[in-house]
Amino acid sequence: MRRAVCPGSFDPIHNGHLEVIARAAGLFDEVIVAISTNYAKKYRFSLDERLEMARETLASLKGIVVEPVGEGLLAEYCRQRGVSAIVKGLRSSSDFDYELPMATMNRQLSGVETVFLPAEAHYIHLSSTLIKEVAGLGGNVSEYVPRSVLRRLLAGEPSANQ
Ligand SMILES: O=C(O)c1ccc2[nH]nc(Br)c2c1
Repeated sequence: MRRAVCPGSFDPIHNGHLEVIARAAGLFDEVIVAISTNYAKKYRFSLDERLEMARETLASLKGIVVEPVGEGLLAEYCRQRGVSAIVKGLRSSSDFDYELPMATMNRQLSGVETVFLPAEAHYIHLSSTLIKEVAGLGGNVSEYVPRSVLRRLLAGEPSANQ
């Protein structure tokens, strides 16, 4: 069983994430979408909402599980869950510059490899932050997020932070 993890805060998950996750599911037997919460950060959506949105949008894909991941080391989480690779989407060279040191550290800490997948060109500009900003100003983000996410973005009210 070759297991991979796609880590992130997914606040919210968007079509760029989904595209990378779907490709990862084609490369590994199982993909864990590991949703993180850093208690020093403020999130638009609660952890439960982020888990729910990811589970709803990924329900039709085989071999994908969505679960929360604690604040500890990702390398330790990978060791405990028998994960052999971390899968990350890359949108730019700055993504690569940011990810490379962590990939090297994770391999040195627990032998876990990091697989970089170039993001689909159509989504290369996307980030959860930009989507929230545009939606908050009344912009149409319907082609960038699944319906279940759009519904929650349009509901407007920020939810409890956790
Ligand atoms: O939404 C983000 O913040 C974010 C970050 C990093 C990312 N890499 N590849 C993708 Br698609 C991507 C999206």
